[in-house]
Amino acid sequence: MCIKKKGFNIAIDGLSGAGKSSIGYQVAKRLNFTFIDSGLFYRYIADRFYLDDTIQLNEIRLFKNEMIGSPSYYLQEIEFHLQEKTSQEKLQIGQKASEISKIPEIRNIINEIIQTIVKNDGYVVVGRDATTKILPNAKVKLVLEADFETRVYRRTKQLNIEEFGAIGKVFSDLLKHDVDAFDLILEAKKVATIINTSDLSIEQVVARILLRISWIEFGDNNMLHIIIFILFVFVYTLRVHFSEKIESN
Ligand SMILES: Nc1ncnc2c1ncn2[C@@H]1O[C@H](COP(=O)(O)OP(=O)(O)OP(=O)(O)O)[C@@H](O)[C@H]1O
Ligand SMILES: Nc1ccn([C@@H]2O[C@H](COP(=O)(O)O)[C@@H](O)[C@H]2O)c(=O)n1
Repeated sequence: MCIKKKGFNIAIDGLSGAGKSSIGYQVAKRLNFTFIDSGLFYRYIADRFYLDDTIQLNEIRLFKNEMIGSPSYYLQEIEFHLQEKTSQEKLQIGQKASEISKIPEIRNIINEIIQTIVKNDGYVVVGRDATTKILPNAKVKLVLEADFETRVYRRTKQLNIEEFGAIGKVFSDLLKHDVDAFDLILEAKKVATIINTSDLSIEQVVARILLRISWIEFGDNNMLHIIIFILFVFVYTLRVHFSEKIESN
């Protein structure tokens, strides 16, 4: 399926572990769209510019200009930089990312960078504010949901965590992220379609999203035909109704 057209972007929000990255990536791949995970920007900036308990805001401002200058280089750099990390490091970076995400200027910088990259159509952007702040004009807006226990299970599996203490850490981290993201997700739910993924596999969620997109596309391309068809049915029903009345009189 290839649905590239002007102004067609997809924004996906959801709490930690709801499946934004895995599902967003698959949807992008299936549609031949470019995938952008806004969480990676927070993680990268936190790991590079939040050192010794100090957030280097000036360096982050300079980084914004650098990244806007060569987006494709940095998109790759961000991915490689974070791929190298161990599970333990990923948890720590996640905590630092969560800290820096509370600073409005950093949120604005990251949103600005992503908006500069997403100038055209054909992007899937995931985050906790993708539908409201990063891509408020996205045509398809979704919020992925999943029960808390399901998300803890998914995250422990994802990080290959088995010891009880480490599972407890995942549990408390997730709870903290949920509290931090509460308002953002509440806003997102006002503008987006909610999909609960607790009892669905990744493939099932992807299929549901693709079906929804096909339906939106169908509506766009065929709206005139649909209106003409409804009018036709309406006029036909009226005719049948009145001819029956005339006959009975
Ligand atoms: N529907 C699903 N069924 C089973 N496993 C899933 C499903 N969705 C996601 N997962 C798995 O759950 C884990 C977390 O998913 P993912 O990283 O996509 O979540 P996320 O919403 O992007 O989280 P974060 O915001 O913390 O990055 C991954 O290992 C992924 O493979
Ligand atoms: N749009 C976003 C994306 C991320 N954050 C914060 O960054 C942390 C790491 O993100 P992951 O999606 O990779 O887990 C996350 O815990 C958030 O605190 C954000 O605020 N907005």
